[in-house]
Amino acid sequence: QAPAGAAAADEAGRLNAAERAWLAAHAVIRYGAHPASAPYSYLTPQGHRGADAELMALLGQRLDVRFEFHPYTDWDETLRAAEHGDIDVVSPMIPTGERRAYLLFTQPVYRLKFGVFMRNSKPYIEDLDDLSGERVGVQRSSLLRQELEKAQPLLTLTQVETLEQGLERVAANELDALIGPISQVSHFVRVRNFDDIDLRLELPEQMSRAIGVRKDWSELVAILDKTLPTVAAERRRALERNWLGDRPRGFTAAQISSVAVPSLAVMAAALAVLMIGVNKRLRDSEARASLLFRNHSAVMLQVDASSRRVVDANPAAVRYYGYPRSQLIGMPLVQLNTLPEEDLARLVKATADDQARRFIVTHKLANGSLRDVEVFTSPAVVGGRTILLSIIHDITEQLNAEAQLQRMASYDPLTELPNRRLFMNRLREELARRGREQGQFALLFVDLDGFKAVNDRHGHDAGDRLLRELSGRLRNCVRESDTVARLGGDEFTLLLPDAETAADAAAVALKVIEAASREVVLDGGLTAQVSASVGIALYPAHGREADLLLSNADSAMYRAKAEGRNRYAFATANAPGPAADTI
Ligand SMILES: Nc1nc2c(ncn2[C@@H]2O[C@H](COP(=O)(O)OP(=O)(O)OP(=O)(O)O)[C@@H](O)[C@H]2O)c(=O)[nH]1
Repeated sequence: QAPAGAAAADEAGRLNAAERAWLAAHAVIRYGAHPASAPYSYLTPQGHRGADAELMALLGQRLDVRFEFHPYTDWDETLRAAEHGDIDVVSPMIPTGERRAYLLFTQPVYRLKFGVFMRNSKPYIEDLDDLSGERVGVQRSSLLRQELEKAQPLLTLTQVETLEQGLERVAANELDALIGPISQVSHFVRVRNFDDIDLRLELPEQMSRAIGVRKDWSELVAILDKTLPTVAAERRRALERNWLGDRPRGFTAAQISSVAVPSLAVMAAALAVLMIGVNKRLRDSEARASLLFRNHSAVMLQVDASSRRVVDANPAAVRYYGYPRSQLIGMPLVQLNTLPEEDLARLVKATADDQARRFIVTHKLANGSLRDVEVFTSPAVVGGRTILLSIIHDITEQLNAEAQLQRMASYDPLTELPNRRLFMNRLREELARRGREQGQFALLFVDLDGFKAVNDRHGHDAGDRLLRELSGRLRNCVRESDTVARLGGDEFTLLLPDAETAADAAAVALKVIEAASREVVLDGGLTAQVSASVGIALYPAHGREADLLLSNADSAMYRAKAEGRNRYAFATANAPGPAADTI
């Protein structure tokens, strides 16, 4: 069912004749994107992926133009390409003053939130001032760091290279806190099993992300601003799809590290030694280089940059690709690399110009199987020809495992329902959408009554079984487009974007209460029975922000408990602004 605002948004999205003419004259628009910013934007061997990629595709469909992706493995490179006019558009990013010097920006597309992460044993904090004198980590290359340095002079900041490293140092008690983007830090908390580290404080600062457009294309900015609201709902679904994909299948962090790249440093060293050999053309260096090339267990190829053919392959490469050496030598690169010919030409050229040294592509083996590989490469001029020396490292398993982990980070393993993080993401997405569209929606907070007694009487496994059974029942109480999540323990939350009135929400709450109170059959024919207390918060009457809505629904649930359980209660209207009269 289309939300009520959609038709109006479509109407507003209609373009005028001049705008349609402009689009007709610009049927292909080149764009770049962040190569490593899941879930929004990331590079895979198949191209640009993530919610931003789907957003660009959706916009392309709506506008009947093709947004043609130009990959750069490095974010700074992408920005430089935009600055130099090699691309016309950059998918959503934070519109800083510096970037505004060479790009125009659309209206905000997403908002990023930031938070403070600490070990559980640390005392309660109310705001950032409570962290003065503590050791606080923040990512070196982030805009957040620059902001904090300006706005929070009392904080003693320690720079960390990556969020993951920051968490390791928090876990090792080398830092007291880490400040970073909530979505990304939470991801690493889960993936690395930092059970002891939690989000302690959400910062009021948000940074919005908007699409960047070359300076002389203000027409396109106006067109995108008209069109963005019309794709808001699809964009939200795209975000969910990308973030989540299939259900988790179970993988531990330990398994991941064992398949991670064995040693990047070893590869780089091998490459360096080889290049010394090739470049200096010293006799014994050459001999050494040749020896290394023949005997190293890493897969290595030499490729002629102008003909794009393999000129040499080491024994490891012969084994890996499965072609006889005689066939591999002289083989056009396009037979191994699955990139379209023109993309491959572009990549080879960038490599020959020493602009690309490491990239991820898909290679095809003799037996037809497709493998994701990370390629380290370096050019050398030998006898007047540019030869690319490449070390090929198969990362197929690693990528698969990472994708699985990313999915696991969003679901509760016991019930397979979305977890708190995914629920909050969906709630924030819904709120972002509501920022532009009218209408109300409901959030239900469900807590079981008498669940502890089931555990006590029948054991923890029986309790688990009951939780799984009730999860299925809760899903059956709502529509496909609604979200049912397990926050933890016996607490569940429901996001009902289509519940537009208090009566809609109450009807679902009654269904939930009825479903929860039906008997559950346990193993061995035993039965157990619980009930549910439900708190209801309505947007915007009971809050316009995710945390406020959730805590208001939570408080309402407690009132339902206090009033006798097995019932629902509405939050009391306390949202700021003129919202209360809209119920
Ligand atoms: N079987 C099982 N039990 C859990 C799980 N997570 C939390 N619990 C237990 O769930 C219980 C939740 O406690 P309460 O919310 O106080 O239980 P209750 O009996 O429903 O109490 P009221 O909410 O006051 O009605 C605790 O005993 C937890 O140990 C789980 O994954 N599986």
